[in-house]
Amino acid sequence: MTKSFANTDYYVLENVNLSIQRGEFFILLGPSGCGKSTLLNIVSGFIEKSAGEMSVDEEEVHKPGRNRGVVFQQADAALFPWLTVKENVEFGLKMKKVPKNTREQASAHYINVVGLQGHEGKFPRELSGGMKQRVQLARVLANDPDILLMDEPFGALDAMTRRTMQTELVRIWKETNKTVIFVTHDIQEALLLGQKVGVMSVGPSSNIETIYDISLPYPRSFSDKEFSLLYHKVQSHFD
Ligand SMILES: Nc1ncnc2c1ncn2[C@@H]1O[C@H](COP(=O)(O)OP(=O)(O)OP(=O)(O)O)[C@@H](O)[C@H]1O
Repeated sequence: MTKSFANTDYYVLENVNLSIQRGEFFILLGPSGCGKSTLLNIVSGFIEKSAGEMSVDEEEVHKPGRNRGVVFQQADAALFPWLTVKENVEFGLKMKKVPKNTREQASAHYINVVGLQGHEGKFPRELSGGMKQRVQLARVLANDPDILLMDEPFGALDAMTRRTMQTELVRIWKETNKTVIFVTHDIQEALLLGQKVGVMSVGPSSNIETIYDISLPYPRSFSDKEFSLLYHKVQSHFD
């Protein structure tokens, strides 16, 4: 698959060849500007590729679909400020005309999954950055997509909250068996989370340079010797 934007004369992505299995936790890792978000947006259906093929469950993707849920970096832009936590989480279900009691069961469940019980009636302005990110995640999970597409979702959080959210995400992924495609430029985050880490080459004409299989058991630790060996191996791509 190849992508160039209409107003540019170069390829952002050129001959990306990638296959992600159902249930996999796949990381797209690369330096700023290499095209990670562009690739994720093509998978989500927000932007159209220029050439090649991109399919989900053997169906060519041309637009967003309910089998893909997107978690953005900035929760503030994704949440409705005039809706409470509960109403934000139920929003997609309401659009689908899911009956009220089913909606309420789903929101109660996913608010619990992301650890926000007791905060259902609060508005986004009354929440911390980490809590807002949890609401966004609960809302996406409530829609029950097969695939979670996450674009640096913890990039704007402080280090401690980020660490907690990473641990929670691994737990949720294991519990729900969803496929996760997670964009980051942070090697540590990639190695803490991913079963596979696809390293993207520096753009333009970026593609997937190498895919690492990370067989370390969860929860992973920075201090593990194998972790640090892998870290240096991956880092060498960007030296
Ligand atoms: N709508 C657009 N029109 C023209 N060029 C674009 C457009 N969107 C992205 N680009 C270009 O595509 C390249 C890749 O951008 P992209 O946002 O995908 O990178 P990224 O790896 O996600 O970066 P970051 O980590 O900084 O978010 C950049 O050179 C960017 O300028």
